[in-house]
Amino acid sequence: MKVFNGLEKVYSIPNPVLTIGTFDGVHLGHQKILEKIKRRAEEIGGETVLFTFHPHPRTVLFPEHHNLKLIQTQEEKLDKLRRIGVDNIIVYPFSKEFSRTPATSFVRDYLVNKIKVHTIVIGYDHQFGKNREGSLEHLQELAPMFGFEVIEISAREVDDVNVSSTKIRKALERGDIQTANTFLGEPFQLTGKVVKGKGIGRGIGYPTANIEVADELKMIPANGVYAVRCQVKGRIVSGMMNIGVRPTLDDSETRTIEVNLFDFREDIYDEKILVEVIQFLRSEKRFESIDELILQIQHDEKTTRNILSDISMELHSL
Ligand SMILES: Cc1cc2nc3c(=O)[nH]c(=O)nc-3n(C[C@H](O)[C@H](O)[C@H](O)COP(=O)(O)O)c2cc1C
Ligand SMILES: Nc1ncnc2c1ncn2[C@@H]1O[C@H](COP(=O)(O)OP(=O)(O)O)[C@@H](O)[C@H]1O
Repeated sequence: MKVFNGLEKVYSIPNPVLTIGTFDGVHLGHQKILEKIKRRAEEIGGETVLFTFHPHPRTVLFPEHHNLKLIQTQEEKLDKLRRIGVDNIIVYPFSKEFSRTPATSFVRDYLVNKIKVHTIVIGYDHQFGKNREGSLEHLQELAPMFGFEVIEISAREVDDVNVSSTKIRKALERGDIQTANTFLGEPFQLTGKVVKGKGIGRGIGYPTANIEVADELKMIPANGVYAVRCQVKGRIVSGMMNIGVRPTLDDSETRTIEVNLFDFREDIYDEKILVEVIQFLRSEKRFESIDELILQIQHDEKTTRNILSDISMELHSL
């Protein structure tokens, strides 16, 4: 997969079959569009192209109150697109100035003159360009003039999958990992760096790698305990994750993400860790004593081991 930042280095993509969008989550609906561009590219001996924007348009247009949380960081998105097998990704730097580009100029200057697009695949209700004046109908009008094809993704096709990034975000907010994972077509992921915590974990027999997620836009699921699978130091390790404020230990409001890895005993401070969230176990609780917390964590471990041994490993992306 080739990733282009901007358009300067884009040249001679053979018969580009292109779609446009943010594609947060690269969920089943997005995957359907990607399959469609893949099929068309195969038919005409062309290559697939996803034209996407970074930073997310809403953070640029409404920097103060975008209120946006994203299912994926840019890196996670590119990884998933690579796994799915898109040929070319154009990551266009979104700016206020760019947002004022009229739809017709965008199509003529970017898609036609620069990319030499062969086919544009677009949802029946997709809008783009200044004042969102670009639409399916608009593209269909421009097509004969500029010599490209337009393929519509119908309302029925969209309704059939009945998936949206908003639905996935809402599911994650209530800890409904099952729904999120079903819509994503694979487990929700978190990536970060292992940082120092308070050093209490080791003392209670459950060391926990504290994960610092650098991207402040990344959506973190609801507080609670989850069965997870992690990739760390090139290995895949099962474990359990706690997200929350650890009310048994202190009264701070700081939210932490920590993972206890099973059958693992290594120093992994500063290592990069990827977490696949498999299942929600329970909400975070305040216990009367550390001993009660330990009993509960022992129980969580049993439950998690059972869950993970039942799950077919091929289903996952790692
Ligand atoms: C599987 C698991 C479940 C946890 N559940 C809770 C909980 O319900 N309530 C709580 O206060 N802390 C909970 N914790 C957090 C522990 O208090 C925390 O892991 C421990 O204090 C280690 O902190 P440290 O990494 O800063 O040393 C849980 C931790 C794990 C690994
Ligand atoms: N099984 C394990 N799961 C998680 N971390 C482990 C494990 N074994 C060793 N470690 C190491 O121990 C650290 C966590 O120990 P802990 O006592 O909880 O300290 P801290 O509060 O600094 O996170 C991890 O960051 C990692 O480097």
